Amino acid sequence: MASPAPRVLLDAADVSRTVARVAHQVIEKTALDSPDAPRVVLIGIPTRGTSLAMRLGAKIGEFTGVEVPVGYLDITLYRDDLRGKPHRPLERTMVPHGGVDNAIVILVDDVLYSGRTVRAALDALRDLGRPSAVQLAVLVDRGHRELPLRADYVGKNIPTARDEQVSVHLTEDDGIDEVVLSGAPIPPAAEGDS
Ligand SMILES: O=P(O)(O)OC[C@H]1O[C@H](OP(=O)(O)OP(=O)(O)O)[C@H](O)[C@@H]1O
Ligand SMILES: O=c1cc[nH]c(=O)[nH]1
Repeated sequence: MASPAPRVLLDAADVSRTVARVAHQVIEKTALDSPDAPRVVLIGIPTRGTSLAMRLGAKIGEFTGVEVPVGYLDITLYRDDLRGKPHRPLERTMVPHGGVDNAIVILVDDVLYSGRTVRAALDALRDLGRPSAVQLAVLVDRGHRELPLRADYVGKNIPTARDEQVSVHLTEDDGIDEVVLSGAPIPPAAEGDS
């Protein structure tokens, strides 16, 4: 079945600018550069959320001089679709030194869609400790939430149809920085269509 050509919505420069903008928003919302700044911990959701969390941490460090701890969290066993996709490989979890207790934890992911990944991340995080608050940063919010969740920081809102696919590619994981929208397959014309 034919598909419309994928469209690049963000190129490498756009991705870089977007991460920098989110870093500024995190600094402002958490008052990270103030004298009584809270402890902020970035936790990436694999796969690409981990790379984004590291980039975000680096940018925040560049802008403020504050070193923000960065970790990542395997959510695989907390997913509610495990029965449908039993072959998901386990990822690794890395909790930064000092843990998450009493910190503002910012979960970082590439795409926010149904919200089920974030729900699983919230459950996984509960097993690690008790943050003072949990926030969510995503590079792309493509809509179509199935749970009452929203992101605190959104790099770009991309309105989509449900059957489209947003693919975030990052150099660390894919060798290139870009965000691509792929269309739903075009069904073949039925006999008699003109
Ligand atoms: O809001 P949701 O409907 O849960 O969709 C968003 C999630 O889907 C993708 O992850 P995927 O499960 O494809 O794994 P990956 O990150 O390893 O590609 C994406 O990276 C988000 O984590
Ligand atoms: O379009 C989508 C939907 C879920 N996860 C993605 O990464 N892209």
